[in-house]
Amino acid sequence: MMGDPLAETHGLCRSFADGNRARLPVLFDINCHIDARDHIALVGVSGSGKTTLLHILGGLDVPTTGTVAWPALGQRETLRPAKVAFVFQRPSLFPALSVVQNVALPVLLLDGRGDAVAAALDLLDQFGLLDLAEKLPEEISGGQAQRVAMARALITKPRLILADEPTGQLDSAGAHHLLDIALYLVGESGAAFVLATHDEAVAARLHIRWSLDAGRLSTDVLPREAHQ
Ligand SMILES: Nc1ncnc2c1ncn2[C@@H]1O[C@H](COP(=O)(O)OP(=O)(O)OP(=O)(O)O)[C@@H](O)[C@H]1O
Repeated sequence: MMGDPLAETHGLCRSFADGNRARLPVLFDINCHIDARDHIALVGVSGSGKTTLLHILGGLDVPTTGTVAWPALGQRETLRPAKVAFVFQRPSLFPALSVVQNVALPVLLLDGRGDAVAAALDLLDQFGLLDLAEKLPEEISGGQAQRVAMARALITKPRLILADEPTGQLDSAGAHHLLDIALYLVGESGAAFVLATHDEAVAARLHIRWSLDAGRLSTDVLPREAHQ
C-alpha cells in the first residue's frame, strides 16, 4: 500500500503583485501529489509557472490561496536540506568554495559528519567530475556547474528532489548523461524526482508528465516500464 504522499496541494493558487496594486495570477487551482519513486517531468512554455510551482513544492514560497503540505515529511521549516533538495535554475554554487566543498556543504551544515568530503568525492566521481573537485565555480563551465549542483542536491539522500531545468546548459548527450546518473541514484534511494524542462527528449524519460499551460496543471501517468 502506498504511504502518505511526500507533497500534495489542494486548490493552490499563486499570484504576484504587479506593482500597480493589481495581482498577476500565475498558478490556478493546482491539485497534485508526489509519492515516493515518482519521476515527474514538469513541462510548459516559458512563463507558464514551472519555477513558481517548484518553489512552493520545495517550501521556498507559499501559496496565495489553497494549501501545500508534506504529509510524509513534516512541517515546511524542517524540509531542507535533509528531506527535500532543490536544484536551482540559475547558478547557485558558492563562489568562494571549491567544487567538492560545495557538494559536501549540505551534509556539513546538517551534522558536520566527518565523511562529508568522502561522500562528495564519491558523488563527483559518479557524475564524472572528480577532476574538477578542487576548482572554484568560476573555473568550470555552466554545464559542469549544473552537474555539480545536481550532485550537491543528492548528497543528503533526500526523499524528494526538485530540479529546475538542470539540463538547460547541457548538450543532448550531456543532458541524457546527467539524467542517467540522477535516475540511477534516485532509483537506488527510492526518492521522488521532479524535473522542470523544455526538452521533450528529457521529459519523455520520466513516467509522469505534468503540463502547465498558463498556470493550469494537467497530469499524465504512463507505464513506468516504457521509460528511462
Ligand atoms: N517574484 C515574482 N514577482 C512577480 N512576478 C513573478 C515572480 N516570480 C514569477 N513571476 C511571474 O510568474 C510567471 C511565471 O514565472 P515562472 O518563473 O514560474 O515560469 P517558468 O515556467 O518557470 O518560466 P521559464 O521556463 O522561463 O523558467 C511569469 O510571468 C513571471 O514573470
